[in-house]
Amino acid sequence: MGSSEGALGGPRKEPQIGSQIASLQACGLVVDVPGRADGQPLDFTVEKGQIWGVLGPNGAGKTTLLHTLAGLRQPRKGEVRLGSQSLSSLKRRAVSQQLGLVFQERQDGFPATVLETALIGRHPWLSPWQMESGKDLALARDALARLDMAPFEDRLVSSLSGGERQRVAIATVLTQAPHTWLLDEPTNHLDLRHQVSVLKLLAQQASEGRAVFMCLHDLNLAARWCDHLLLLFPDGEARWGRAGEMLDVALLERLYDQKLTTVEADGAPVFVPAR
Ligand SMILES: Nc1ncnc2c1ncn2[C@@H]1O[C@H](COP(=O)(O)OP(=O)(O)OP(=O)(O)O)[C@@H](O)[C@H]1O
Repeated sequence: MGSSEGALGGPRKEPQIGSQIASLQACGLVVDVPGRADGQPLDFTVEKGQIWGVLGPNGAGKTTLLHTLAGLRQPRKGEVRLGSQSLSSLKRRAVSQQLGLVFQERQDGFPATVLETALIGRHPWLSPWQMESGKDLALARDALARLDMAPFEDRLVSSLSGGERQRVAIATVLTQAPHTWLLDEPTNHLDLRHQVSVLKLLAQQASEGRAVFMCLHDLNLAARWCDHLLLLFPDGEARWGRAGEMLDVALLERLYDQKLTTVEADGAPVFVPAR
């Protein structure tokens, strides 16, 4: 995508893949999980084209980490960087052109339709008070169609089911077109077909040069779709690396404090909790 004319006439910055990608990095990062000792500092880079999964039991700090990477929480130690710059030195607008966040829980602050909500994704790319253009509308409608939400565009978000709301949240970030997607349980509330179609969409985003970093509770979806995994233990221990190295049964059993049985399907391991 190149630059184009904004609705108010000025040149408009558009999302670009490639030269402007700034990789998200955790540098000696200790997330501030209340009441927990520092644990192990995190040092990793989410490179373009990669799909990262964050695994760990309830309360391990997955959401806290995601919010810290998005700049919504201060780290206890270390820093988050976007390329060569510290996240804390960047303006919020610049950050939101690079990072898109799909929250686990969201409140509908004021009544908005599905289309109005998806259009919020364009805000990082518009000047203050600049109206959305026909191109912005087209991007939002295209994103809604890719999440099977086109027929709902005039519905109030508050009237949607949990899975429909989740698809609108993902369509909003698709409209935003960030370089790096941060997602907290993106398959929450989704039926099986939509789980797979959302993961396919994320895989496509990565194959186009973006990056994906998501918390998942479903170990098997992570095993199937992620090329890198970060394992967060409740005491602050962490392991990260290529998925093949992290999908070690003994390690995963220790992570979840749960015995597992492994079978193979379609060339990928499937982990079943032992009774
Ligand atoms: N504002 C807060 N005050 C006190 N404790 C908090 C606060 N926010 C988070 N915590 C605690 O920090 C820990 C990590 O929370 P977090 O939501 O990051 O976990 P999680 O790994 O995402 O869990 P889940 O799998 O249940 O979503 C939890 O024990 C949580 O209770």
